Amino acid sequence: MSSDSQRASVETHIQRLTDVLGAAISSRAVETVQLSTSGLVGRLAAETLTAPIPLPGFDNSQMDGFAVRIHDITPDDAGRAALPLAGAVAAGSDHAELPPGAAMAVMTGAPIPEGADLVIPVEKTTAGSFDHMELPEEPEPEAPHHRKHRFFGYKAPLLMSTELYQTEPAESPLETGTSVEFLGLIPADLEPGRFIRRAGSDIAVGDTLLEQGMVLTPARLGVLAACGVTEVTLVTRTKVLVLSTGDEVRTPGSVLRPGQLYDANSSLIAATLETFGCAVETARVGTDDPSWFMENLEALVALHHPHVIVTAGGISKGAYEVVRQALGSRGVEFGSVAQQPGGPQGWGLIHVESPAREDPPLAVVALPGNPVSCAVSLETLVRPALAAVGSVCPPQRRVKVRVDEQLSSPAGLRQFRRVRFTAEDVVETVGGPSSHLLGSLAQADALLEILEDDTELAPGTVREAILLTGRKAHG
Ligand SMILES: Nc1nc2c(c(=O)[nH]1)N[C@H]1C(S)=C(S)[C@@H](COP(=O)(O)OP(=O)(O)OC[C@H]3O[C@@H](n4cnc5c(N)ncnc54)[C@H](O)[C@@H]3O)O[C@H]1N2
Ligand code: MOO
Repeated sequence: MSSDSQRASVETHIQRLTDVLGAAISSRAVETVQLSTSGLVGRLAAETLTAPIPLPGFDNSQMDGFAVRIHDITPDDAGRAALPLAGAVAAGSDHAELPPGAAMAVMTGAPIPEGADLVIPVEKTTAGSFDHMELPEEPEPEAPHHRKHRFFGYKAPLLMSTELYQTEPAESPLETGTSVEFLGLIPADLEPGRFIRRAGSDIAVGDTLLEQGMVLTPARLGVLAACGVTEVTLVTRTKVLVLSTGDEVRTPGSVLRPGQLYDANSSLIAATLETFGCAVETARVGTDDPSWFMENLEALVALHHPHVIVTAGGISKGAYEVVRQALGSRGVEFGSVAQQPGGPQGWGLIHVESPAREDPPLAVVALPGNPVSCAVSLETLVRPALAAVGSVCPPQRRVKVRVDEQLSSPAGLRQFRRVRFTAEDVVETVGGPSSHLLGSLAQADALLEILEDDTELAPGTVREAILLTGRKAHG
Protein backbone atom coordinates (compact mmCIF):
# COMPACT_ATOMS: atom_id res chain seq x y z
CA MET A 1 0.00 0.00 0.00
CA SER A 2 1.48 3.33 -0.94
CA SER A 3 -1.52 5.61 -1.10
CA ASP A 4 -1.63 8.49 1.34
CA SER A 5 -5.41 8.26 1.47
CA GLN A 6 -4.99 5.10 3.51
CA ARG A 7 -2.80 5.57 6.51
CA ALA A 8 -1.15 2.49 7.87
CA SER A 9 -1.27 1.86 11.58
CA VAL A 10 1.89 2.23 13.64
CA GLU A 11 1.87 -1.56 14.14
CA THR A 12 1.56 -2.23 10.41
CA HIS A 13 4.50 0.00 9.68
CA ILE A 14 6.64 -1.60 12.39
CA GLN A 15 5.93 -4.95 10.69
CA ARG A 16 6.95 -3.56 7.29
CA LEU A 17 10.20 -2.29 8.72
CA THR A 18 10.74 -5.57 10.53
CA ASP A 19 10.35 -7.41 7.23
CA VAL A 20 12.77 -5.25 5.27
CA LEU A 21 15.34 -4.99 8.06
CA GLY A 22 15.14 -8.72 8.67
CA ALA A 23 15.77 -9.45 4.99
CA ALA A 24 18.79 -7.15 4.90
CA ILE A 25 20.55 -8.07 8.10
CA SER A 26 19.66 -11.72 8.67
CA SER A 27 23.00 -13.10 7.51
CA ARG A 28 25.55 -10.80 8.97
CA ALA A 29 29.25 -11.43 8.90
CA VAL A 30 31.32 -12.00 12.01
CA GLU A 31 34.52 -10.30 13.06
CA THR A 32 37.20 -10.97 15.66
CA VAL A 33 38.00 -8.01 17.89
CA GLN A 34 40.46 -7.42 20.68
CA LEU A 35 38.84 -7.45 24.11
CA SER A 36 40.58 -4.16 24.84
CA THR A 37 38.57 -2.47 22.08
CA SER A 38 36.19 0.16 23.40
CA GLY A 39 32.46 0.08 22.72
CA LEU A 40 31.96 -3.69 23.01
CA VAL A 41 29.04 -3.52 25.44
CA GLY A 42 25.86 -4.44 23.62
CA ARG A 43 27.63 -6.35 20.83
CA LEU A 44 26.52 -9.91 20.01
CA ALA A 45 28.78 -12.92 20.45
CA ALA A 46 29.14 -14.93 17.25
CA GLU A 47 30.63 -18.04 18.85
CA THR A 48 30.47 -20.07 22.00
CA LEU A 49 33.49 -19.42 24.19
CA THR A 50 34.51 -21.62 27.13
CA ALA A 51 36.75 -20.90 30.09
CA PRO A 52 40.40 -21.78 29.44
CA ILE A 53 41.27 -21.44 33.13
CA PRO A 54 39.27 -21.77 36.34
CA LEU A 55 38.12 -18.85 38.47
CA PRO A 56 39.44 -18.51 41.09
CA GLY A 57 42.60 -19.80 39.51
CA PHE A 58 43.85 -21.31 42.80
CA ASP A 59 42.60 -21.82 46.35
CA ASN A 60 42.98 -18.43 48.04
CA SER A 61 42.01 -16.61 51.16
CA GLN A 62 38.79 -14.62 51.34
CA MET A 63 40.01 -12.76 54.44
CA ASP A 64 43.08 -11.25 55.98
CA GLY A 65 43.76 -13.79 58.71
CA PHE A 66 45.47 -17.04 59.54
CA ALA A 67 45.47 -20.32 57.66
CA VAL A 68 45.24 -23.32 59.97
CA ARG A 69 44.38 -27.00 60.11
CA ILE A 70 41.11 -27.74 61.84
CA HIS A 71 42.49 -30.57 63.95
CA ASP A 72 45.26 -28.29 65.30
CA ILE A 73 42.70 -26.04 67.00
CA THR A 74 40.89 -27.05 70.16
CA PRO A 75 39.24 -23.95 71.63
CA ASP A 76 38.61 -23.74 75.36
CA ASP A 77 35.21 -22.84 76.78
CA ALA A 78 35.83 -19.15 76.00
CA GLY A 79 36.70 -19.97 72.39
CA ARG A 80 40.41 -19.31 72.88
CA ALA A 81 43.18 -21.27 71.20
CA ALA A 82 46.82 -20.54 70.34
CA LEU A 83 49.11 -21.77 67.59
CA PRO A 84 52.74 -21.01 66.78
CA LEU A 85 53.07 -18.66 63.82
CA ALA A 86 54.98 -20.05 60.87
CA GLY A 87 55.05 -17.14 58.42
CA ALA A 88 53.03 -14.82 56.19
CA VAL A 89 51.68 -15.24 52.68
CA ALA A 90 50.75 -12.13 50.69
CA ALA A 91 48.52 -11.99 47.61
CA GLY A 92 50.77 -12.83 44.66
CA SER A 93 52.99 -15.14 46.67
CA ASP A 94 53.78 -18.54 45.32
CA HIS A 95 53.36 -21.95 46.90
CA ALA A 96 53.74 -22.22 50.69
CA GLU A 97 53.39 -25.13 53.06
CA LEU A 98 51.80 -24.93 56.45
CA PRO A 99 53.97 -26.77 58.97
CA PRO A 100 52.02 -29.19 61.15
CA GLY A 101 50.58 -27.65 64.31
CA ALA A 102 51.14 -24.03 63.17
CA ALA A 103 49.26 -21.06 61.72
CA MET A 104 50.34 -18.89 58.78
CA ALA A 105 49.24 -15.32 58.24
CA VAL A 106 47.43 -15.04 54.88
CA MET A 107 46.20 -11.88 53.19
CA THR A 108 43.03 -11.67 51.10
CA GLY A 109 43.73 -13.26 47.72
CA ALA A 110 46.87 -15.04 48.93
CA PRO A 111 47.27 -18.71 47.96
CA ILE A 112 46.22 -21.02 50.76
CA PRO A 113 49.31 -22.74 52.16
CA GLU A 114 49.32 -26.45 51.46
CA GLY A 115 47.88 -28.38 54.37
CA ALA A 116 45.61 -25.58 55.64
CA ASP A 117 41.91 -26.27 55.57
CA LEU A 118 40.42 -23.02 56.79
CA VAL A 119 41.19 -19.37 57.44
CA ILE A 120 40.42 -17.56 60.68
CA PRO A 121 40.05 -13.78 60.18
CA VAL A 122 42.52 -11.56 62.04
CA GLU A 123 39.57 -10.02 63.91
CA LYS A 124 39.31 -13.33 65.76
CA THR A 125 42.73 -12.87 67.34
CA THR A 126 43.63 -10.86 70.41
CA ALA A 127 45.55 -8.44 68.15
CA GLY A 128 42.41 -7.76 66.17
CA SER A 129 44.22 -6.53 63.03
CA PHE A 130 47.53 -6.49 61.18
CA ASP A 131 47.62 -2.68 61.37
CA HIS A 132 50.53 -2.38 63.76
CA MET A 133 52.43 -5.38 62.58
CA GLU A 134 55.56 -5.01 60.51
CA LEU A 135 54.94 -7.21 57.50
CA PRO A 136 57.57 -9.00 55.41
CA GLU A 137 59.29 -6.90 52.73
CA GLU A 138 57.73 -6.71 49.29
CA PRO A 139 59.42 -8.88 46.67
CA GLU A 140 61.75 -7.45 44.02
CA PRO A 141 59.62 -5.68 41.38
CA GLU A 142 61.44 -7.30 38.43
CA ALA A 143 60.36 -10.79 39.42
CA PRO A 144 56.89 -10.54 40.93
CA HIS A 145 55.98 -14.02 39.79
CA HIS A 146 58.72 -15.41 41.96
CA ARG A 147 57.32 -13.76 45.01
CA LYS A 148 57.97 -15.89 48.04
CA HIS A 149 56.05 -16.11 51.21
CA ARG A 150 58.13 -15.03 54.19
CA PHE A 151 58.69 -16.84 57.41
CA PHE A 152 58.73 -14.48 60.31
CA GLY A 153 58.28 -14.39 64.01
CA TYR A 154 56.89 -12.08 66.59
CA LYS A 155 58.79 -10.34 69.35
CA ALA A 156 56.82 -12.38 71.76
CA PRO A 157 54.09 -12.35 72.51
CA LEU A 158 52.45 -11.23 69.28
CA LEU A 159 49.14 -10.45 70.74
CA MET A 160 50.43 -8.38 73.58
CA SER A 161 52.77 -6.18 71.60
CA THR A 162 51.17 -6.52 68.13
CA GLU A 163 54.69 -5.93 66.84
CA LEU A 164 55.69 -8.14 63.99
CA TYR A 165 59.16 -8.37 62.54
CA GLN A 166 60.46 -10.15 59.50
CA THR A 167 63.16 -12.73 59.73
CA GLU A 168 65.17 -14.44 57.06
CA PRO A 169 63.56 -17.71 56.06
CA ALA A 170 64.20 -19.88 59.04
CA GLU A 171 65.34 -23.43 59.16
CA SER A 172 62.53 -24.03 61.57
CA PRO A 173 60.22 -21.05 61.80
CA LEU A 174 58.55 -22.52 64.80
CA GLU A 175 61.69 -22.03 66.82
CA THR A 176 60.76 -18.44 67.35
CA GLY A 177 58.09 -19.55 69.76
CA THR A 178 55.73 -16.79 68.57
CA SER A 179 52.12 -17.71 68.79
CA VAL A 180 48.80 -16.47 67.47
CA GLU A 181 46.07 -16.36 70.04
CA PHE A 182 42.59 -16.83 68.71
CA LEU A 183 39.56 -15.84 70.70
CA GLY A 184 35.80 -16.02 70.51
CA LEU A 185 35.91 -19.07 68.26
CA ILE A 186 32.59 -20.76 67.71
CA PRO A 187 31.99 -24.01 65.79
CA ALA A 188 31.10 -22.07 62.61
CA ASP A 189 34.59 -20.51 62.60
CA LEU A 190 36.10 -23.95 62.33
CA GLU A 191 34.09 -25.37 59.46
CA PRO A 192 36.28 -27.00 56.80
CA GLY A 193 36.95 -24.60 53.93
CA ARG A 194 35.87 -21.54 55.92
CA PHE A 195 37.04 -18.39 54.09
CA ILE A 196 38.82 -20.40 51.43
CA ARG A 197 37.84 -19.47 47.87
CA ARG A 198 38.33 -22.75 46.05
CA ALA A 199 39.87 -22.94 42.59
CA GLY A 200 37.11 -23.20 39.99
CA SER A 201 34.31 -22.54 42.46
CA ASP A 202 33.12 -19.59 40.34
CA ILE A 203 34.04 -20.82 36.86
CA ALA A 204 35.39 -24.25 36.02
CA VAL A 205 37.60 -24.92 33.01
CA GLY A 206 35.26 -25.52 30.08
CA ASP A 207 32.34 -23.58 31.54
CA THR A 208 30.51 -21.49 28.96
CA LEU A 209 31.53 -17.83 29.13
CA LEU A 210 29.65 -16.73 26.03
CA GLU A 211 27.13 -18.39 23.80
CA GLN A 212 26.42 -17.51 20.23
CA GLY A 213 23.93 -14.63 20.18
CA MET A 214 24.65 -13.53 23.74
CA VAL A 215 24.91 -9.79 24.34
CA LEU A 216 28.19 -8.53 25.78
CA THR A 217 27.73 -6.81 29.13
CA PRO A 218 30.37 -5.16 31.32
CA ALA A 219 30.30 -8.20 33.62
CA ARG A 220 30.73 -10.65 30.74
CA LEU A 221 33.66 -8.62 29.45
CA GLY A 222 35.09 -8.75 32.96
CA VAL A 223 34.79 -12.55 33.10
CA LEU A 224 36.49 -12.91 29.72
CA ALA A 225 39.36 -10.72 30.90
CA ALA A 226 39.60 -12.61 34.21
CA CYS A 227 39.98 -15.82 32.20
CA GLY A 228 42.80 -14.27 30.19
CA VAL A 229 40.80 -14.09 26.96
CA THR A 230 42.22 -11.43 24.62
CA GLU A 231 39.90 -11.51 21.64
CA VAL A 232 36.32 -12.38 20.90
CA THR A 233 34.36 -13.14 17.74
CA LEU A 234 31.30 -10.96 17.36
CA VAL A 235 28.45 -10.55 14.95
CA THR A 236 29.21 -7.55 12.77
CA ARG A 237 27.04 -4.66 13.86
CA THR A 238 24.19 -3.60 11.62
CA LYS A 239 25.86 -1.06 9.36
CA VAL A 240 23.68 1.90 8.62
CA LEU A 241 24.37 4.65 6.15
CA VAL A 242 22.45 7.80 7.07
CA LEU A 243 21.76 10.13 4.16
CA SER A 244 20.41 13.54 4.93
CA THR A 245 19.02 15.30 1.92
CA GLY A 246 17.86 18.75 0.97
CA ASP A 247 19.45 21.42 -1.15
CA GLU A 248 18.82 23.94 1.62
CA VAL A 249 20.65 21.94 4.30
CA ARG A 250 24.26 22.77 5.13
CA THR A 251 26.89 21.11 7.27
CA PRO A 252 27.38 22.89 10.64
CA GLY A 253 30.40 25.16 10.36
CA SER A 254 29.65 26.34 6.86
CA VAL A 255 28.24 29.79 6.06
CA LEU A 256 24.49 29.92 5.59
CA ARG A 257 22.91 31.80 2.73
CA PRO A 258 19.34 33.07 3.03
CA GLY A 259 16.88 30.18 3.19
CA GLN A 260 19.50 27.67 4.27
CA LEU A 261 19.74 25.80 7.57
CA TYR A 262 22.18 23.53 9.32
CA ASP A 263 21.92 19.76 9.12
CA ALA A 264 20.44 18.53 12.40
CA ASN A 265 19.29 15.15 11.10
CA SER A 266 22.68 13.56 10.45
CA SER A 267 23.76 14.06 14.05
CA LEU A 268 20.39 13.24 15.55
CA ILE A 269 19.82 10.07 13.53
CA ALA A 270 23.38 8.78 13.78
CA ALA A 271 23.48 9.28 17.54
CA THR A 272 20.14 7.54 17.97
CA LEU A 273 21.09 4.58 15.79
CA GLU A 274 24.33 4.16 17.70
CA THR A 275 22.30 3.72 20.87
CA PHE A 276 20.33 1.08 18.92
CA GLY A 277 23.58 -0.88 18.49
CA CYS A 278 24.27 0.08 14.88
CA ALA A 279 27.56 1.12 13.28
CA VAL A 280 26.70 4.35 11.54
CA GLU A 281 28.18 6.37 8.69
CA THR A 282 26.63 9.63 7.63
CA ALA A 283 26.64 11.56 4.39
CA ARG A 284 24.74 14.56 3.14
CA VAL A 285 23.44 14.31 -0.39
CA GLY A 286 22.53 17.91 -1.16
CA THR A 287 20.85 17.50 -4.49
CA ASP A 288 17.29 17.58 -5.69
CA ASP A 289 18.23 15.64 -8.82
CA PRO A 290 17.12 11.97 -8.50
CA SER A 291 19.78 10.59 -10.87
CA TRP A 292 22.56 12.49 -9.14
CA PHE A 293 21.15 11.26 -5.83
CA MET A 294 21.36 7.64 -7.08
CA GLU A 295 24.93 8.11 -8.30
CA ASN A 296 25.88 9.43 -4.89
CA LEU A 297 24.06 6.61 -3.16
CA GLU A 298 25.80 3.93 -5.24
CA ALA A 299 29.20 5.46 -4.58
CA LEU A 300 28.50 5.63 -0.85
CA VAL A 301 27.27 2.03 -0.76
CA ALA A 302 30.46 0.90 -2.51
CA LEU A 303 32.47 2.83 0.07
CA HIS A 304 30.65 1.83 3.28
CA HIS A 305 28.90 -1.50 2.46
CA PRO A 306 25.88 -0.78 4.67
CA HIS A 307 23.09 -3.24 5.46
CA VAL A 308 20.58 -0.42 5.82
CA ILE A 309 20.20 3.06 4.37
CA VAL A 310 18.26 5.57 6.43
CA THR A 311 17.34 8.71 4.54
CA ALA A 312 15.89 11.89 5.98
CA GLY A 313 13.75 14.29 3.99
CA GLY A 314 12.51 14.42 0.44
CA ILE A 315 9.59 12.03 0.76
CA SER A 316 6.38 14.03 1.01
CA LYS A 317 4.28 15.97 -1.50
CA GLY A 318 6.61 18.70 -2.71
CA ALA A 319 7.92 19.30 -6.20
CA TYR A 320 11.48 18.26 -5.30
CA GLU A 321 11.15 15.09 -3.26
CA VAL A 322 14.45 13.55 -4.27
CA VAL A 323 14.32 10.39 -2.15
CA ARG A 324 10.84 9.53 -3.25
CA GLN A 325 11.62 10.22 -6.89
CA ALA A 326 14.92 8.34 -6.87
CA LEU A 327 13.91 5.29 -4.86
CA GLY A 328 10.18 5.07 -5.65
CA SER A 329 10.94 3.40 -8.99
CA ARG A 330 13.39 0.95 -7.40
CA GLY A 331 11.08 -0.92 -5.11
CA VAL A 332 10.88 1.46 -2.18
CA GLU A 333 7.32 2.23 -1.13
CA PHE A 334 6.12 5.52 0.28
CA GLY A 335 3.01 6.10 2.30
CA SER A 336 1.50 7.64 5.39
CA VAL A 337 1.52 6.18 8.85
CA ALA A 338 -1.24 7.22 11.26
CA GLN A 339 1.10 8.94 13.65
CA GLN A 340 2.16 12.50 14.30
CA PRO A 341 4.93 13.50 13.98
CA GLY A 342 6.40 11.04 11.54
CA GLY A 343 3.45 10.58 9.18
CA PRO A 344 5.23 10.28 5.81
CA GLN A 345 7.40 7.17 5.62
CA GLY A 346 9.26 5.09 3.06
CA TRP A 347 10.41 1.48 3.29
CA GLY A 348 11.73 -1.22 1.03
CA LEU A 349 14.59 -3.31 -0.26
CA ILE A 350 16.86 -2.26 -3.10
CA HIS A 351 19.68 -3.89 -4.98
CA VAL A 352 22.66 -1.66 -5.56
CA GLU A 353 25.39 -2.77 -7.93
CA SER A 354 28.59 -2.99 -5.97
CA PRO A 355 31.48 -5.37 -6.65
CA ALA A 356 32.24 -5.79 -2.95
CA ARG A 357 28.65 -6.40 -1.97
CA GLU A 358 26.66 -9.58 -2.26
CA ASP A 359 23.07 -10.39 -1.43
CA PRO A 360 21.07 -9.85 0.76
CA PRO A 361 19.62 -6.61 -0.55
CA LEU A 362 19.86 -3.24 1.14
CA ALA A 363 17.04 -2.13 3.41
CA VAL A 364 15.83 1.43 2.96
CA VAL A 365 14.10 3.32 5.74
CA ALA A 366 13.06 6.74 4.46
CA LEU A 367 12.19 9.17 7.23
CA PRO A 368 10.52 12.56 6.88
CA GLY A 369 12.84 15.58 6.94
CA ASN A 370 11.57 17.43 9.99
CA PRO A 371 14.05 16.61 12.76
CA VAL A 372 11.40 15.87 15.39
CA SER A 373 9.66 13.60 12.88
CA CYS A 374 12.95 11.72 12.49
CA ALA A 375 13.43 11.43 16.25
CA VAL A 376 9.88 10.23 16.86
CA SER A 377 9.96 7.79 13.92
CA LEU A 378 13.19 6.27 15.18
CA GLU A 379 11.71 5.74 18.63
CA THR A 380 8.22 4.58 17.66
CA LEU A 381 8.88 2.67 14.41
CA VAL A 382 12.54 1.88 13.82
CA ARG A 383 13.49 0.86 17.35
CA PRO A 384 10.74 -1.79 17.68
CA ALA A 385 11.56 -3.17 14.22
CA LEU A 386 15.29 -3.38 14.91
CA ALA A 387 14.64 -4.99 18.28
CA ALA A 388 12.34 -7.52 16.58
CA VAL A 389 14.95 -8.75 14.09
CA GLY A 390 17.09 -10.13 16.87
CA SER A 391 19.52 -7.27 16.87
CA VAL A 392 21.01 -5.78 20.00
CA CYS A 393 18.65 -2.81 19.88
CA PRO A 394 17.23 -2.19 23.38
CA PRO A 395 13.42 -2.12 23.44
CA GLN A 396 11.32 0.97 24.09
CA ARG A 397 11.13 2.04 27.71
CA ARG A 398 7.52 2.78 28.58
CA VAL A 399 6.21 4.37 31.76
CA LYS A 400 2.77 5.41 33.00
CA VAL A 401 2.47 9.16 33.47
CA ARG A 402 -0.19 11.61 34.65
CA VAL A 403 -0.83 14.60 32.41
CA ASP A 404 -1.92 17.62 34.44
CA GLU A 405 -3.20 19.70 31.55
CA GLN A 406 -5.95 19.72 28.96
CA LEU A 407 -4.78 18.23 25.65
CA SER A 408 -6.45 17.50 22.37
CA SER A 409 -5.26 15.28 19.55
CA PRO A 410 -6.57 14.62 16.02
CA ALA A 411 -8.83 11.59 15.62
CA GLY A 412 -7.28 8.69 13.77
CA LEU A 413 -3.68 9.66 14.49
CA ARG A 414 -1.42 8.40 17.24
CA GLN A 415 0.11 11.57 18.51
CA PHE A 416 3.39 11.70 20.35
CA ARG A 417 3.70 14.88 22.43
CA ARG A 418 7.03 15.86 23.90
CA VAL A 419 6.76 15.99 27.67
CA ARG A 420 9.01 16.47 30.66
CA PHE A 421 8.63 15.28 34.21
CA THR A 422 7.52 17.83 36.79
CA ALA A 423 7.20 15.28 39.58
CA GLU A 424 7.34 11.54 39.86
CA ASP A 425 5.02 10.16 37.15
CA VAL A 426 3.66 13.64 36.34
CA VAL A 427 4.48 15.34 33.05
CA GLU A 428 3.88 18.61 31.23
CA THR A 429 4.14 19.20 27.52
CA VAL A 430 7.17 20.98 26.14
CA GLY A 431 6.23 22.93 23.02
CA GLY A 432 3.37 22.12 20.69
CA PRO A 433 2.77 19.14 18.43
CA SER A 434 4.67 20.53 15.41
CA SER A 435 7.59 18.55 14.10
CA HIS A 436 10.06 21.42 13.64
CA LEU A 437 10.30 22.08 17.41
CA LEU A 438 13.73 20.58 17.96
CA GLY A 439 14.49 22.86 20.91
CA SER A 440 11.45 21.49 22.72
CA LEU A 441 12.46 17.93 21.95
CA ALA A 442 15.86 18.58 23.50
CA GLN A 443 14.14 19.64 26.74
CA ALA A 444 11.79 16.65 26.81
CA ASP A 445 12.15 13.46 28.81
CA ALA A 446 9.56 11.36 27.04
CA LEU A 447 7.03 11.04 24.23
CA LEU A 448 3.49 11.02 25.57
CA GLU A 449 1.46 8.54 23.52
CA ILE A 450 -2.07 9.71 22.69
CA LEU A 451 -3.90 6.93 20.90
CA GLU A 452 -5.95 7.29 17.73
CA ASP A 453 -9.37 7.57 19.43
CA ASP A 454 -8.12 9.63 22.35
CA THR A 455 -9.04 13.10 21.15
CA GLU A 456 -9.52 14.98 24.43
CA LEU A 457 -7.42 14.46 27.53
CA ALA A 458 -8.66 16.01 30.77
CA PRO A 459 -6.14 17.11 33.41
CA GLY A 460 -5.19 14.13 35.58
CA THR A 461 -5.40 11.60 32.76
CA VAL A 462 -2.93 8.72 33.01
CA ARG A 463 -1.33 7.57 29.76
CA GLU A 464 1.80 5.77 28.59
CA ALA A 465 4.93 7.62 27.61
CA ILE A 466 8.08 6.40 25.89
CA LEU A 467 11.26 7.54 27.61
CA LEU A 468 13.62 9.27 25.22
CA THR A 469 17.15 7.98 24.79
CA GLY A 470 19.37 9.21 27.59
CA ARG A 471 16.45 10.36 29.73
CA LYS A 472 15.23 8.68 32.85
CA ALA A 473 11.91 8.74 34.59
CA HIS A 474 11.54 11.31 37.35
CA GLY A 475 12.88 10.30 40.71
N1 LIG B 1 1.25 19.04 0.96
C1 LIG B 1 1.82 18.38 1.97
N2 LIG B 1 2.93 18.86 2.52
C2 LIG B 1 3.48 18.20 3.53
C3 LIG B 1 2.90 17.02 4.03
C4 LIG B 1 1.74 16.53 3.40
O1 LIG B 1 1.17 15.50 3.77
N3 LIG B 1 1.23 17.25 2.38
N4 LIG B 1 3.46 16.38 5.09
C5 LIG B 1 4.21 17.21 5.99
C6 LIG B 1 4.87 16.40 6.97
S1 LIG B 1 3.89 15.74 8.17
C7 LIG B 1 6.20 16.25 6.97
S2 LIG B 1 6.93 15.38 8.26
C8 LIG B 1 7.06 16.78 5.94
C9 LIG B 1 7.99 15.70 5.40
O2 LIG B 1 8.61 16.24 4.30
P1 LIG B 1 9.89 15.62 3.64
O3 LIG B 1 10.20 14.31 4.17
O4 LIG B 1 9.73 15.73 2.18
O5 LIG B 1 11.04 16.55 4.19
P2 LIG B 1 11.61 17.89 3.60
O6 LIG B 1 10.55 18.61 2.87
O7 LIG B 1 12.84 17.58 2.88
O8 LIG B 1 11.94 18.64 4.93
C10 LIG B 1 10.96 18.93 5.87
C11 LIG B 1 11.49 20.02 6.79
O9 LIG B 1 12.60 19.56 7.47
C12 LIG B 1 13.75 20.38 7.24
N5 LIG B 1 14.92 19.53 7.14
C13 LIG B 1 15.17 18.64 6.19
N6 LIG B 1 16.35 18.05 6.40
C14 LIG B 1 16.86 18.61 7.50
C15 LIG B 1 18.06 18.40 8.22
N7 LIG B 1 18.97 17.51 7.81
N8 LIG B 1 18.28 19.12 9.33
C16 LIG B 1 17.36 20.04 9.74
N9 LIG B 1 16.19 20.25 9.11
C17 LIG B 1 15.95 19.54 8.00
C18 LIG B 1 13.45 21.04 5.92
O10 LIG B 1 14.16 22.23 5.74
C19 LIG B 1 11.96 21.23 6.04
O11 LIG B 1 11.67 22.38 6.80
O12 LIG B 1 6.32 17.28 4.88
C20 LIG B 1 5.21 18.10 5.28
N10 LIG B 1 4.63 18.68 4.10
O1 MOO C 1 4.21 13.69 10.00
MO1 MOO C 1 5.14 15.24 10.07
O2 MOO C 1 6.34 14.27 10.66
O3 MOO C 1 4.13 15.62 11.45
O4 MOO C 1 5.86 16.82 10.44
